Amino acid sequence: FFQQKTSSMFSHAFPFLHHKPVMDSGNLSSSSPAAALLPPISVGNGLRLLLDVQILEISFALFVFLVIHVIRQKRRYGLPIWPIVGMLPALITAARGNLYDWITDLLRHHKGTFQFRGPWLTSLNCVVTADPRNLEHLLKTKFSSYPKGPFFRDTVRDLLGDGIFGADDETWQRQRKVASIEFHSARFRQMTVESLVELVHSRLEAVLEDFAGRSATVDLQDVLLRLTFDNVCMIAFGVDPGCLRGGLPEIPFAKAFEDATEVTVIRFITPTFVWKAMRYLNLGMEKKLKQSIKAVDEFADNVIQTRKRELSTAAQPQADNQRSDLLTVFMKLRDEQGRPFSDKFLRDICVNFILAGRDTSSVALSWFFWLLDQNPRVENKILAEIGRIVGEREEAKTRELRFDLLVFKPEEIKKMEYLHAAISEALRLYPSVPVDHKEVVEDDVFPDGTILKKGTKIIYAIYAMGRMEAIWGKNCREFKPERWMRDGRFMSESAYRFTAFNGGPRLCLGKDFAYYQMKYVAASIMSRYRVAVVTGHSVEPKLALTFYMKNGLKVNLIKREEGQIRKYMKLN
Ligand code: HEM
Repeated sequence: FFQQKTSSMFSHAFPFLHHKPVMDSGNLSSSSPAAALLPPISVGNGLRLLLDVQILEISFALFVFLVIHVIRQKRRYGLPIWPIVGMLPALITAARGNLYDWITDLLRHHKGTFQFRGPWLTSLNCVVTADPRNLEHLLKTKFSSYPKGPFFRDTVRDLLGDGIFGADDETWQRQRKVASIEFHSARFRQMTVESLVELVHSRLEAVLEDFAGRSATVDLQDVLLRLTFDNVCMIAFGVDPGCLRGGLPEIPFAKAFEDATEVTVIRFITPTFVWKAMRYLNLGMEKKLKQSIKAVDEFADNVIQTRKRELSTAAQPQADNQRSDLLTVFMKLRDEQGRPFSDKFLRDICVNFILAGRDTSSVALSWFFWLLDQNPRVENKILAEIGRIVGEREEAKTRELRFDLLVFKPEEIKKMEYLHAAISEALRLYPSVPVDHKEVVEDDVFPDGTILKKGTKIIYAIYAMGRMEAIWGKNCREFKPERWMRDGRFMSESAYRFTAFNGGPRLCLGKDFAYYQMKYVAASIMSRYRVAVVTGHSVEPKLALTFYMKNGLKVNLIKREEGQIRKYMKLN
């Protein structure tokens, strides 16, 4: 049908291709006088010409068919679906701009859930959702039907081993239980408080003072990434790698960790058989991954062996008992058979916690400072809150309080509810983990009616959720910390609407610590400096699992005058 149809279309459009040749004793020729000037056409040539015309017609027919098919698919799915490559061309085009905004628009168009069709043989086929009902279903109600899954585990196993991030079932439960007890212990809280005081006042202050003193531009994101990397290593391994030392040195362990994470992320968009073949042949990115993991392992092994020696030395039992880093805690535990955990398992636990806590708070703080720069009203309100809280100190009443020397107390940080709201608001708009992933292990149906086959991959679009009018109302794109406040107190939101920290049994284990850390760092910087983003600095997200700013956050630090702070104190 198509061939007939296009054949007649063709003869109208290109009549010269359809002239009827006349047979003449072995030679094909036209009877027209003009044709007499043309060289005679042999039977072979004539047939070839006919064949060429047929091929052209078929190709054209196929092309028309393809275009109609793609237009129909676009109407049905919101995106063109091409043979073999599926929706990939649209995804690649979108990735050149802001991919997350593109996903948000698609989800809005599809009322919260759509199906992405990837190229053949890749792992890009998935259901993408931003519907809180579906989130509650997969993160809590039917938690066991939506594990991380074998695809995720297989992809991350070289770097993360059997650690909490990729683990499911008992392996996950065991680590979650022990770490959860530890994270809620008074000992752990004390360690986090002390480690932050040390990092902020002995390291961060000196680095910032150096840049401010020289009126030099600083990449605040880089500085914050160094701070949280050092901090999480103190918590996981009980050692400080020193990324935030003067001169901001490159630390081989930190670099190896970053490289290993970046290559692991690339695996997610590479066909599995391709990266596995490259790993087998030790080529390209897989070679780099192997080298980086080796460096991470060497560092971990060194720390583990040193700690083992420390623990076995009877001379310091008191000091060792007081250590509350995760490595020491897990080293003292025994498995079901009463045996100590293997060095490999200890390494996996620590590496996973470093991954979970290394960049999430620092990128959140970077977006927070960028938003503050554009919203001086919010900045003033936070300063007023800080002023009011430290103004309650005894010393504030009796003598001059030096804001440039302030060391906040844990109970003061807890009282900073508007700051808590402002950080939550920054995370709503710029969640540190913009999309997350699950796999369906048995056929199921989402509360919104989406049918899910076993093995389907689910992407929940946390960034898009923060921009859904259906969840946050018409002003969802505005930075408005007040939406979190009721009668002057911070009001939390359901984890299935505000999913920046995940939800259900796999809720972020470091959430309370992360808030404490972010509030402490933000209040310490804000009370000393005004953070002014360099005019014209382009802020855009980087395509990675964590929501980094692609070009960092270039700022100038302007020292606050003592009188300026007093003004804020008087406001209350
Ligand atoms: C702003 C800061 C943070 C944000 C937005 C955040 C967000 C998240 C998210 C979305 C997950 C779920 C990931 C997944 O399962 O795929 C998660 C899990 C986790 N987070 Fe955080 N996180 C933050 C800080 C931290 C910190 C500082 C630590 C530790 C020191 C930490 C430890 C963990 C752990 C251990 C898990 C795994 C929980 C499990 O699977 O049971 N997080 N976090």
